[in-house]
Amino acid sequence: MSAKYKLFYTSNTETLGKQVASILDVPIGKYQAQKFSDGEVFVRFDESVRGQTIFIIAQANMPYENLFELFLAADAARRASVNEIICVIPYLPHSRQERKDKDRTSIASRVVADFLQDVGINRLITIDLHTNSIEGFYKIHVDHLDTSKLFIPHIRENFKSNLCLCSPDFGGLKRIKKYKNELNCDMAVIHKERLRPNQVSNMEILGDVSDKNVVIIDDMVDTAGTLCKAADLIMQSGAISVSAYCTHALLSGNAHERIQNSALSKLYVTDTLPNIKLTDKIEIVSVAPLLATAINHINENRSIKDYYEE
Ligand SMILES: Nc1ncnc2c1ncn2[C@@H]1O[C@H](COP(=O)(O)O)[C@@H](O)[C@H]1O
Ligand SMILES: O=P(O)(O)OC[C@H]1O[C@H](OP(=O)(O)OP(=O)(O)O)[C@H](O)[C@@H]1O
Ligand SMILES: [Mg+2]
Ligand SMILES: [Mg+2]
Repeated sequence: MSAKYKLFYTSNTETLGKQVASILDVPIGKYQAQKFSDGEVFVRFDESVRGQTIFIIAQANMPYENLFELFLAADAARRASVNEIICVIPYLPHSRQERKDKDRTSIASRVVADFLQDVGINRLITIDLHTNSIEGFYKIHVDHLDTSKLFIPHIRENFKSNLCLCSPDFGGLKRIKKYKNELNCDMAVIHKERLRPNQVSNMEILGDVSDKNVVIIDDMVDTAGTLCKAADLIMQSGAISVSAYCTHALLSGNAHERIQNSALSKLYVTDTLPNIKLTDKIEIVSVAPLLATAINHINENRSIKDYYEE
């Protein structure tokens, strides 16, 4: 079926945007974003979107100008009489503030959801949300893709014996149960404690990782505190090796240095975020095929679930 839509990407999404367009074999829509001297952003569609369905792929990670550019792009499209705006935001920012865990805080995930809907987006495609409850902040349809379709064959190929999957905290427990069912292997989970944001104070492994090739699965690696503390603890507990698959590579602060100095053999991340600095330990598994499939299925009015069952 030929494309009944136009594809655009925001200004910091060029690499991923071009890969998705190339897989789909569709042209990239003409669009520009510029910054005025004072730092404010200006966007314009340089071709008509009247009556069209448009997909906008946006790596809307920090700084905020990336997210704000997307708000402006959606607003511009709506004011140009677009029919439908489908935003592809592979890493949804502010996903870790999805509830008031303390008095007098905001629920930032909800604010992002409200803004996106207020500027007129009609549908959202995203990947590996920190928690599924974020879907409930949206009245519009959310296609929540998960990277198991990419990671599971990769794990099968690279870890053929003594495999034990490990979640580095309870938030990832459901995720590794799914992987365990598919890969038919052992699993462990770590009880993680944080006394303050961005710092892990204590970890305890629940399960036996001795004489295992342990693979940690997580939704994101930010400061890499969780990942590296878990990896070191796993090796101290008698594992043969420890590697990891983390979808969103935020890699802030001294994450690279931590990873390099940790017991981790390999870290596989995706390109949901741009400009990931690769090292001998870090490799990318691209989400471009996953996004292209989702766009294709939506264009053909087919269920995305079909893809996971293929
Ligand atoms: N972007 C963020 N970086 C670090 N920590 C964050 C961020 N956004 C929210 N948080 C805090 O993370 C915890 C999450 O609580 P869990 O029970 O571990 O899910 C919370 O204190 C947020 O303020
Ligand atoms: O690289 P880091 O800076 O350590 O951050 C990444 C970790 O933080 C988040 O978990 P969180 O602490 O929210 O726990 P949860 O998954 O149990 O909610 C996320 O799911 C990662 O596990
Ligand atoms: Mg959390
Ligand atoms: Mg976690």
